[in-house]
Amino acid sequence: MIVADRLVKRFGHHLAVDHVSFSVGRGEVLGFLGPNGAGKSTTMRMLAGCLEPDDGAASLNGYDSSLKRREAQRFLGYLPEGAPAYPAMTPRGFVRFHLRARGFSGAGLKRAETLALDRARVGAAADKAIATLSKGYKRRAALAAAIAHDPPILILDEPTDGLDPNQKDGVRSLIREMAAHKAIIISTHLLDEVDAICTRAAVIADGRILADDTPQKLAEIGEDGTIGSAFRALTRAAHESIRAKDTSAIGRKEAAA
Ligand SMILES: Nc1ncnc2c1ncn2[C@@H]1O[C@H](COP(=O)(O)OP(=O)(O)OP(=O)(O)O)[C@@H](O)[C@H]1O
Repeated sequence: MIVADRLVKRFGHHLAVDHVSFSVGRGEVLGFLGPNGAGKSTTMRMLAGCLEPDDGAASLNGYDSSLKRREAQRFLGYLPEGAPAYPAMTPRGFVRFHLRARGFSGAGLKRAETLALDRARVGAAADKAIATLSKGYKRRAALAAAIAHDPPILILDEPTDGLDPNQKDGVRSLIREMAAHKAIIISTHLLDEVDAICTRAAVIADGRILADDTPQKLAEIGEDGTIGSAFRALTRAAHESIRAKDTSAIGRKEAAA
């Protein structure tokens, strides 16, 4: 349902995403892991049709995310990094706005709105201006909007960022509940989240996928059989190889001078 096919994105001279490929099917939850600046959000933005790739292609349910953006986005719920873009709206108004934009009206809209606010545990904050809410409640408002139309594909950029431990558990349970019928990607820095909800994990560093496997298989790479040690081993090796390349390039320049 979600396909990244040799995606490339450059910002100036910086290669942020370097030929990234993977696919996610219905019933799968892919955990996207990587150090800060690894290219996770950039990859997710290309998949969601919010950023044009420089090369390669992204598609959702068979529709190219750039060339057939509107069709592709019909199947998508996307939680971008940060907070909802309309601080003067209430979470309820924000969810309603998303549902109207997707063609919902009347009793169907009301039902979907109530369910989304409930599932994202927005509670009493539903009718307060988003600008006045804490980071965690802003995140919940954005999550409610992303899931409101019950899309078959979810791309969630750090869905538990800013949430307290109880709320983190709540969002993880929600993702597990939804997982059976959807294809889901979540990015996270919380490695216990991978064990808790992901059926697969992909590690990315410096724009390149270093591993893509089940959490169990991935953990075997680590010294002590945990995802944490596997993550550290993979990303350390990637940084060392890049540093070695940089050093040899400097050496070549010095020799030529
Ligand atoms: N609009 C932009 N203009 C210039 N550089 C950008 C832009 N967006 C991202 N980058 C750069 O691309 C690289 C990848 O960024 P990205 O946000 O995808 O990383 P990330 O893995 O999501 O990081 P984090 O875990 O910190 O959120 C970084 O070096 C970042 O500075």
